[in-house]
Amino acid sequence: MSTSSEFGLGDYSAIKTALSGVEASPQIREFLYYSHVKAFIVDFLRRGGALPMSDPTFHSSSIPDPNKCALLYILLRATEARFVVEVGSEAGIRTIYLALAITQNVVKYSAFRHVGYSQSMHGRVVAAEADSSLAARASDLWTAAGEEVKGMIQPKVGDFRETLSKNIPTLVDFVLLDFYAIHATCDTPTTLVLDLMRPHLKTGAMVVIDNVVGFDSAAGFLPRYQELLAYLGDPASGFRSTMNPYFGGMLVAVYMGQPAPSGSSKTVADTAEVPTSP
Ligand SMILES: C[S@@+](CC[C@H](N)C(=O)[O-])C[C@H]1O[C@@H](n2cnc3c(N)ncnc32)[C@H](O)[C@@H]1O
Repeated sequence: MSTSSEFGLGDYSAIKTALSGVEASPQIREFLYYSHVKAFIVDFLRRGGALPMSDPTFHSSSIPDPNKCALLYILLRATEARFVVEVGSEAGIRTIYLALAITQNVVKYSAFRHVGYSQSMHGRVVAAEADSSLAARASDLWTAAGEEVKGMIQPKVGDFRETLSKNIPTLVDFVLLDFYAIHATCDTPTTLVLDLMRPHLKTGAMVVIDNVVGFDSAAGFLPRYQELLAYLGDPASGFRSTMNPYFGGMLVAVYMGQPAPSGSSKTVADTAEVPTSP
């Protein structure tokens, strides 16, 4: 179990330990290391009041935990996932881990590249983010990480209710949800995302929800995603799920392929625009 306090100012050895589980070039490894260090320093300064929470220069409301990032990477590699949807990509650091895993998984399917298949036909990370300024910053980060990462990411800027209603992969291997903003109230009904994703989930697909609980200075730890958690926790939904005791909590659910209870999910309306996965 890791907590954000493990990553206090000055001690970043835990980042290196987490990164040791990730296959990456020395350049990307160093890039990820310094991205985490920068995020932790900014978080430290903000919590101490040296930087305003609202300063747009440092507009990152959450600090991705390197151990969670490494776990996601390993899960994607283990399941040979190639089509991933991330909702709430924010600063985009964690998206890099997803893209790395997908790129490495896609190498196994690369035999057709020379006949004109684009990399994104073989796999991609659909990265949904509502805030356009955050999405622009994440895009810059992915560019800096290099084409191996950037080429595998399909950004979707805007409310996921709109952006994920069409043009997503026919079959999705993995969904990562983290769309609760820490410093703002999230008013999006959390089950809606599953209504959109469920028709695309292949049997064995994983749905991971990060930061399942949030901390409110007045009220302490608060559960989030209540409706969605209740749904995923009900075996009749076709999912099996387990909670992981990372800081903030991380729920991992696997779609077993059973039919949903009637009325629990809608179908995607505009299927004509959904491209076919290879
Ligand atoms: C807690 S942050 C995500 C942190 C990020 N995954 C990371 O590891 O750095 C939540 C993000 O979800 C986004 N978000 C909230 N509601 C959304 C919606 N309806 N559609 C798309 N993005 C949304 C917010 O703009 C915010 O950037």
